[in-house]
Amino acid sequence: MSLPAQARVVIIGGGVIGCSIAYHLAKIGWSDVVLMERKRLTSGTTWHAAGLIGQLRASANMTKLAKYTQGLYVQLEEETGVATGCRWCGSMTVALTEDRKEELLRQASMARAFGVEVHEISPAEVAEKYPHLKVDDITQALWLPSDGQGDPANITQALAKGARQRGAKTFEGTKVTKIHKDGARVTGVDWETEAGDTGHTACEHVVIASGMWSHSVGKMAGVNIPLHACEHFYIVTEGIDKLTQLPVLRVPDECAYYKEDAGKILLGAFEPVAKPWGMSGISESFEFDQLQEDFDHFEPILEQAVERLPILAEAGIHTFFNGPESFTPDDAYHLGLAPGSENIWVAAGFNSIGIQSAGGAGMALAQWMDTGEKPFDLGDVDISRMQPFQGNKRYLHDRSTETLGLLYADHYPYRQKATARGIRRTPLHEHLLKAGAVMGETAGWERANWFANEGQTPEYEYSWGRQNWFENQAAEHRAIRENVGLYDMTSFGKIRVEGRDAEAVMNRICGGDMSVPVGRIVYTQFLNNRGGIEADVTVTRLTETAYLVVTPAATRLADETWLRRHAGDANVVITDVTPGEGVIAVMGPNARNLMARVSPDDWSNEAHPFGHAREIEIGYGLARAHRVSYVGELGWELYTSSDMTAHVYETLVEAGADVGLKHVGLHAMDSLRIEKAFRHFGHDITCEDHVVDAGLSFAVKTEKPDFIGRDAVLKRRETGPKLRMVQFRLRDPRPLLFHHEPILKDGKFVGYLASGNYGHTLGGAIGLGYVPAEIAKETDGWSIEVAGERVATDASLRPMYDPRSERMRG
Ligand SMILES: NCCCC(=O)O
Repeated sequence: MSLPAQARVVIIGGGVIGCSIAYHLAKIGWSDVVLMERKRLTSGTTWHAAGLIGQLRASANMTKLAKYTQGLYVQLEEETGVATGCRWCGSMTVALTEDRKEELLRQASMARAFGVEVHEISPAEVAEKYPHLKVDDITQALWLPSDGQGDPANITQALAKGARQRGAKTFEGTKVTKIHKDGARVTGVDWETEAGDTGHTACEHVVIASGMWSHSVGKMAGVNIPLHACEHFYIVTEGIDKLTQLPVLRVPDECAYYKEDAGKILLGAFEPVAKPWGMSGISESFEFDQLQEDFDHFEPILEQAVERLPILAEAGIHTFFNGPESFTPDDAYHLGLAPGSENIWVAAGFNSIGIQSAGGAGMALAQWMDTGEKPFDLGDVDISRMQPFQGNKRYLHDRSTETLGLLYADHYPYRQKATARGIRRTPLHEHLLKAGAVMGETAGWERANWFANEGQTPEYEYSWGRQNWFENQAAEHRAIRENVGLYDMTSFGKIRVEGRDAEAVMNRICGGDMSVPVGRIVYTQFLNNRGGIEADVTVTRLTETAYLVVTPAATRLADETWLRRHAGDANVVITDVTPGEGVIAVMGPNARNLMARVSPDDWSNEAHPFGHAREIEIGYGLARAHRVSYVGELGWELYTSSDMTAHVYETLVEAGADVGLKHVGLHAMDSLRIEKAFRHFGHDITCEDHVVDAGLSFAVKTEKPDFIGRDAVLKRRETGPKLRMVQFRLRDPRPLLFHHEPILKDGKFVGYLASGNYGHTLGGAIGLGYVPAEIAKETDGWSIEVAGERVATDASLRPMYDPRSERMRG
């Protein structure tokens, strides 16, 4: 078969991911699907994967996608006739600490909410399912009967065959040597075969599914794919006579997983400090290769494993394996349309869970490519969450020492990464540290999450209960509710859209009315054609021809990309001005009083009403004051050029000393916003959530003739919402909510929480979640499952705190 001169799509990489994408594209009817693999299918990392097929993942989306994978593999052998080696032996995860017990119980609750069968089991039941295992120190165990294991190479071959049966073509020994582009579009690829033939295939799309080579393949196309290979170790024992067929076992507290296959045990590790590999490039000849063994590195895991499963000591080690796998800066894989490109797609960085993710990832990407829209929320894995700096190799090296181990570390809420920090700092960084700031990181930004009191160690102590900053958060929360607080929001994404067509472009992209007077601030969403929310922003009209779009830090690149894609050929210039402006929020009933002390301007409601921005004087400098609020109180966000941010801060702090101005962190901000039921993009509102269901219909102006999503909004307004977002408050003030906890009505699962935090004014944990519209108005019979316990809860469609928004508008 000769390589075609033309294809609809060229997939670069013949591992399990590339083959799954080919399979799914072919399945939905794409013709001219061509996959090019530089060596043999599976020869990069797929061939040496352990082949575990587990559905319990750290997030909702990844759990849903892993569940799809499991369903696909159940029927793949029958469909293709290729023996996949899949065995539905179930899996167990055991906890050895009280903290891990809580994590497992919470995960079980979440998984159940998504329809994954999961059972909490006792140590005695573990021993029954896994003879010879030491169980006396197990605090909790989960059993997932529909999990399993398979043969990674055969699963890949089955997917490839399934793709070929539907017309896709796979070419081995074919290396892509160049990616041709015309502006933001790929036009084709050059390739070279092992036989020395060279050629060009013109194509409409390229998918980079090149495993650990993706970073460098991305560079060929000017696409940033932040990932790095790390050494991943496992051993395989000789056959052990006493063994019966066993389920997959995970003992995350000992960094270990176990897979029984043909009477042998494969023991793999996710050790706390990993060994990055391939920093200076991966050899051209790499194919079915393995790396130098490092017994000293693996020994601590093995020692614990031998105590856990003493029969290991009786077995010889047949294979000591070390092979590279790629890891991303946040342990979630990369999927989707590369920012800055119209037809380069990415599926890479599978963090050692490629086999169990491949089905779902392939299905999701194929649907996205087919329709041009994400089929459902993929925020956790969307490549557009990655910042340009995250392609830096030193950053990737240092971060990947940590991320491999985090797979099995305790996934505490609010856990911060320890490596490669301090990259993006605001002009207030040192000032805030002096004030006791404990920093967290988002998109590389160091942001104050809470402030330690004098004498208190400014460090997180993680747990599943009230962490050491709970009372600090409470005090910061109260300062904003009762007096005045200050927080640094410099990390906001700030994007200027300016030019002759700016108004028309903004009206087309935003649900809100952008034909507003200069100085107006509009809270709005970017909608997709289904009415789903792609971005949640405030837009300020700065001049007749210039708008400032303010976005969450985490979504700046995604939002800018959306703006660029939909601006088309219009006469506008779009500029990221994020680093140029600092933002200080001054919020609370005493904010007006404080502002009057530092600025000669008139701070009355009449002079500066809610939803307006104006230039002001402050201290010796200038700022633009935006009258908005994400915390439900009177206040202003002060935008200053970065050179003046520190001065504005010092002026506020000095003047605030005698009115009790308090530094406030983002944990308190989140607690304040959830009491007011303000939606948080990425949790409460995503591309999957219809703006009408989200309760944000008020922000959409369908009187405008034409904008993206208009028809979907009109239709949903006519039919009424399918789901509605409800605010919940646990009646018992002790348990905590994070997100993903199942919502029950009269004892039946009806949804799950999209976000959660503690409401220090409302006096209990608060959650927001979607439930079917027909029951949303009911006030009785609600409960939330927290770590297996059902907790009675109040429910309200209107914000429980200040439902008429009198405080922030007053
Ligand atoms: N590649 C190893 C997967 C480990 C796990 O599924 O827990």
